Amino acid sequence: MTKHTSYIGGKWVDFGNYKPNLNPANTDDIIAEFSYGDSNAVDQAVLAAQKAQNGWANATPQVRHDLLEAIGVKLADRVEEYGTMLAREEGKTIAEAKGETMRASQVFKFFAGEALRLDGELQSSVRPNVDVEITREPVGIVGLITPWNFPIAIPAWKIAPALAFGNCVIIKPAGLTPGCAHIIAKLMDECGCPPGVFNLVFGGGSTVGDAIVKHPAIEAISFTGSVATGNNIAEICGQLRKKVQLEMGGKNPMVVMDDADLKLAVDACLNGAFFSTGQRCTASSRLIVQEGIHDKFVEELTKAVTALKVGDPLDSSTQIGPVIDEAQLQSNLNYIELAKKEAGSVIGGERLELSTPGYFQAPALFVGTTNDMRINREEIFGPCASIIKVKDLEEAIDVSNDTEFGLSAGICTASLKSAREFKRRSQAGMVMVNLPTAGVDYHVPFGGRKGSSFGPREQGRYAAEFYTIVKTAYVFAG
Ligand SMILES: NC(=O)C1=CN([C@@H]2O[C@H](COP(=O)(O)OP(=O)(O)OC[C@H]3O[C@@H](n4cnc5c(N)ncnc54)[C@H](OP(=O)(O)O)[C@@H]3O)[C@@H](O)[C@H]2O)C=CC1
Ligand SMILES: O=C(O)CCC(=O)C(=O)O
Repeated sequence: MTKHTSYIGGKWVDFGNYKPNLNPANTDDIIAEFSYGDSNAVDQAVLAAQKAQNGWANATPQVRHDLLEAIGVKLADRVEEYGTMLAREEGKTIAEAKGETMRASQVFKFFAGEALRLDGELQSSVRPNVDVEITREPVGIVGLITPWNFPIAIPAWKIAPALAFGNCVIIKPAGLTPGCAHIIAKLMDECGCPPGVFNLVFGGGSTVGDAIVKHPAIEAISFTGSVATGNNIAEICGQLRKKVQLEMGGKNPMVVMDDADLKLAVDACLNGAFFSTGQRCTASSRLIVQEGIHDKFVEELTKAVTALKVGDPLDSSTQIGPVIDEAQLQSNLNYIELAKKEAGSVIGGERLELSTPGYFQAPALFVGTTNDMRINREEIFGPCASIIKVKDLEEAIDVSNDTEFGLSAGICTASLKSAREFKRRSQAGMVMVNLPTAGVDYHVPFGGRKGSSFGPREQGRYAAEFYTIVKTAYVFAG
């Protein structure tokens, strides 16, 4: 059995206490065992990062660029191997897993460039012979806590900007998908990352995760995951006056107007709601459909949903892989039972027994729902979507915004006027016109409003907002 350990101060550190990582499509397939640390492991990582922080903050942009570029190149070169590992541990299809690995590569390469581009401002003072310089400095040691659903892309889009702007990193990946974080640690080692600049600690959320959040020497926390954990982290960081960035849930609306191209709308909803097994915070879980196109749309989407092939992610004909684990599958099935009571009409949604022991579920479509139902208020995080019928754009916008979340929102329409109105009034961080709510570019800001996100945006050049701290210097020339 392959065994993996934490990576601290440039060394592989064994804490014993091994936990297996299972393939959700075949639980007989144990991918590897991972040695779990505890709060002492976090202390060790902090000591290593403290030793490295000054050197890394003062490393030239070229040095930082070269490390991130080298990692980006290797991720792309090994997309086949790493994509296969990702599909095995997370369960998304091999095409999605290779796509995500390529995205991680692009993220590293993008932030390699950003390391060279970090700029400042020079302003005249209101006083004579004084200049004002505004510069950005590293925050210090940053703690990164990542989820299982994008196990290589999300670590990449937190690690790369952190390192690009001179911070040292301590990352704790999700217990369900530690293998991808291990890949990144291996690449850091291979590409000559100075000891202590990048530290990976395997361990539980309530032990290692909590210790990272509470450690006084860790200056900032970037978290992606559930609302409950995010809220708890926000509270602790507030008390400790720690910089915090949270990406949490979504209940993303996709509006389909009467004038939409029906095929485009069905494809966008199918992709947004069900691909990646619906396990995306940007998934379209509420399909808000205007009454004139409603029946035809339901008919066409039903055909498309029931034709989706659920199966082994490594089989290239599979469109929907397994759910991540038994707990998430049971939670989905509970929501499907609730949908039967609340909505009446449920298409699909049954547990599937395939040739391997895994967590397979038929995609589920809830028809005839209203926005006040629990299935339309709570994030399900599985291959499930509801249809809500509305009479016009005004009602569609009201229903879209009537949620505690605000991550992504989409509209399918041929009318520029409707698209413009929706884009302007949508209370979401990201708006898609004639595109799925999920599936974003790597070089532009990512994040939401209301209960979905907190703190500065991730990704693109906006990432500098979180991973740097502004200094204003006044210089008197005499
Ligand atoms: N917005 C998103 O992208 C995601 C949203 N979710 C939502 O969350 C639900 C549950 O998923 P789950 O994986 O349990 O989400 P969690 O929020 O529990 O996990 C996310 C990360 O936080 C860690 N963590 C857990 N507890 C703590 C803590 N007290 N302090 C610090 N870190 C902690 C986890 O570690 P560990 O894995 O070791 O527990 C993991 O690394 C899903 O059904 C979905 O609704 C889930 C994943 C991604
Ligand atoms: O939609 C995407 O491409 C990214 C989604 C995401 O980051 C998430 O679901 O956590």
